[in-house]
Amino acid sequence: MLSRLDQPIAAIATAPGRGAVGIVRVSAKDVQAVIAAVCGRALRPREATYLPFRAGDGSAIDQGLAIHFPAPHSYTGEDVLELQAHGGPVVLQLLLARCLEAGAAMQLRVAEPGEFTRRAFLNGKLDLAQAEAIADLIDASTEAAARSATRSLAGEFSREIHALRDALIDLRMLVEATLDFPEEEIDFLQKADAQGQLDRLQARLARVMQRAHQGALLREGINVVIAGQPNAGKSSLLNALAGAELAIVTPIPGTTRDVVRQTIQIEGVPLHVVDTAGLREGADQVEQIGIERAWGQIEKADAVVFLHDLTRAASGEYRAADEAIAAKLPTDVPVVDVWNKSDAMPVVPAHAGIQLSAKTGAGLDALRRKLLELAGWQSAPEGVFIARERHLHALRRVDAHLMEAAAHLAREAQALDLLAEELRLAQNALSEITGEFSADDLLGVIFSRFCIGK
Ligand SMILES: Nc1nc2c(c(=O)[nH]1)N(C=O)[C@@H](CNc1ccc(C(=O)N[C@@H](CCC(=O)O)C(=O)O)cc1)CN2
Ligand SMILES: Nc1nc2c(ncn2[C@@H]2O[C@H](COP(=O)(O)OP(=O)(O)OP(=O)(O)O)[C@@H](O)[C@H]2O)c(=O)[nH]1
Ligand SMILES: [Mg+2]
Repeated sequence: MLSRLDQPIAAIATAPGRGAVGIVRVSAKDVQAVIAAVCGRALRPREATYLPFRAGDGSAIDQGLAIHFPAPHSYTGEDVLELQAHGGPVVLQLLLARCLEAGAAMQLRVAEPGEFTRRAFLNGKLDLAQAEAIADLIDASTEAAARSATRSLAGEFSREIHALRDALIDLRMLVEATLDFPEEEIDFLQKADAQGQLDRLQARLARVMQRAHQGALLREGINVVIAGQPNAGKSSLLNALAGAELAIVTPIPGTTRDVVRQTIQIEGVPLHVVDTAGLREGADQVEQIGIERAWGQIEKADAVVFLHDLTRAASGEYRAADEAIAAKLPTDVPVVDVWNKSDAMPVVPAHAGIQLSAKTGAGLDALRRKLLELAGWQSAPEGVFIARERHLHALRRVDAHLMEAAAHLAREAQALDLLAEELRLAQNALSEITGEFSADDLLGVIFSRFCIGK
């Protein structure tokens, strides 16, 4: 019995449903048995051959292109056979079943999600950050996200991580060498400019963190909740930002009860905008549930647009109700005050915050810019690379260890062994990103989130 990792695998590689072309892929130590059975002839390496795909009884399942990528020059690094057929779900299922039948003697089985890419990683075709970038490219929701995923896939992020690692290794060698000659330690480190090396390392890390942080933003987006009293124009604002009539708008206060959510993009940054029920006391039972849901959304928000109605802002009762809401807003979430219905005011009174009209669209651009600013978006001059919370977490740990290292280095009586240990931990955290140093269960979590056949 082969271990799971050594078993041959097969899957439909294209999206489920109908399509012009669909692909079945097989990856194994040796795919000759499947080629012989399904293609009925030898294939030249990496060359597309047009032929009938044969069922067990010799009849044709489809006519298509077969490509053999001999190991190790393939996507997975194993022997790979690709059958490019017509993209019908039944044809592809038949073809997959036929491959499994032809490979039964070698225990060919259906691949788990991400298993082809996991093999590519294990065979050194790409590192972990690149493998993750493939999933992020497939899942990209905006052009900017897709472009930064391609940058990571091409290895730009990994190259930065390797450059940091190399600089860290240089510094570690210096410190470890000094440890062997304790009587000369201070001089030795000074002459070799350990301090300068560490400074440059920290500066470089800061630039990488900035680019990765922007990439994580492109991947995840931010949650923006529109909140405020009934009738302020929250649903109208959602519709204006989305450019579509998504939420019901009426002059009746208490119109919105359910949470309405739409992802929009501003300069390629995905913003998940949430419209909520108007917040007020004394609502009926249904509306009250909506209001509770609104507060639930506010708690989870990355930013809150607190929408006010300019046409009612002069009333003391209205302002008191706004103050009651303001007092209940969480203190750790940024809040933007936005004044709506500027079109209905002959003279717009001054208020702190943004003034706009959801009806005419006046002032919407200022709100868009403000939201980007709150999200922390700044286009990185060197280009953003896609990154995940996992990467940011590792980079923050590297940063913390380097700060500790800097503190040790600055001390009069240097604790060189402590300095060396911090540098070692920093290097470990770095190599988790590219997967040189990572646990099997982490790999399981990462690859299981891929699509089937990837
Ligand atoms: N038809 C098809 N299109 C596809 C894929 C695929 O598997 N099949 N891919 C799958 O996701 C992506 C391309 N990824 C690939 C990566 C490496 C190799 C490959 O053959 N690598 C060899 C040779 C490299 C070379 O000649 O430079 C190697 O690494 O040794 C093929 C596809 C996107 N398009
Ligand atoms: N003049 C003017 N009217 C607006 C504007 N925005 C919304 N309105 C009107 O205000 C009323 C309430 O709008 P909605 O968008 O339903 O308000 P809401 O905050 O979602 O209200 P609830 O769902 O009840 O909490 C409607 O009659 C809208 O046409 C605006 O910019 N200018
Ligand atoms: Mg509404």
